[in-house]
Amino acid sequence: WTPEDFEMGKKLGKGKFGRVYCVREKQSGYICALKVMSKEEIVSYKVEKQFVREIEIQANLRHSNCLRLYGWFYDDKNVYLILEYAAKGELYQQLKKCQRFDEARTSYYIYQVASALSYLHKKHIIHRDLKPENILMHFHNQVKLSDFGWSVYAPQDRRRTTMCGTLDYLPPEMVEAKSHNEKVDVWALGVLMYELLVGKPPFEDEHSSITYKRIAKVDLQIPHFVSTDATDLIKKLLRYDPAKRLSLQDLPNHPWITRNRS
Ligand SMILES: CC(C)CCNC(=O)Cn1cc(-c2ccc3c(-c4nc5ccccc5[nH]4)n[nH]c3c2)cn1
Repeated sequence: WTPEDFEMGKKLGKGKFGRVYCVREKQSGYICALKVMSKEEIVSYKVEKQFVREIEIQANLRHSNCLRLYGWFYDDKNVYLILEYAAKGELYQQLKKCQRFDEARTSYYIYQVASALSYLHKKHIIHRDLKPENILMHFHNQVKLSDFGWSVYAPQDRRRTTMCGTLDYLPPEMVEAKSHNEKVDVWALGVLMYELLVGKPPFEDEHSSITYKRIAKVDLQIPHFVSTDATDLIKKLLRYDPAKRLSLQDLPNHPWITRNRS
């Protein structure tokens, strides 16, 4: 591939590294998202290893709720990623627009994210960075997990990864720097479900030291407008003890999911 194989369309956004464009592949007419990252950015951020691992992970994923990485190429200045185009953009933007989602819609999103996470966990991949910004929307409310930048193969990443960005989604075991496993994604799913229904994450505070404390204490207040079934599921996901968190296999049978799937 070369950049000339693509007709450049609108700029879709600036990821943490690089710029993303909506493009059309000239031969097939196929619409994709082309992510352009400058080599010097990758080198200066010392993320070559992480970058290679992300490509390995994402290129081997085949699931309707995981964003596809179709291929990649580079020239003297940049590295280019040919990614699946999600027609409706970031879930985060939709959430900001309508502040919070109704329960039927949220239930369908949570069902799809859980199905993507189950698929990743079967391949011993932990996503570790689940948040509305990393979930893209396609037609018919289909969601796509994106940005496997923090994914690791199950035996957790020995190196203490300094977590950049929000702390809101970290589970107690990571906040307390204990060992962690796939159950960190189950916790994050609970945080995501709360944020989509309520409009803000459960342990949010302007001081991150307070957020840490609230997470470690599982200081959870669920507003009364959240239904009993939804409250029950949130509490089953946001359990302090990772072993006690609901298993993703059992999630599709929870009343809040089955009630809304009709
Ligand atoms: C190191 C490398 C392997 C990273 C691989 N992972 C990524 O690049 C994750 N990533 C995906 C994107 C991305 C961003 C936006 C979109 C979009 C998209 N569609 C839109 C529609 C309307 C408005 C905005 C949109 N963005 N489709 N596909 C995308 C893909 C950005 N970073």
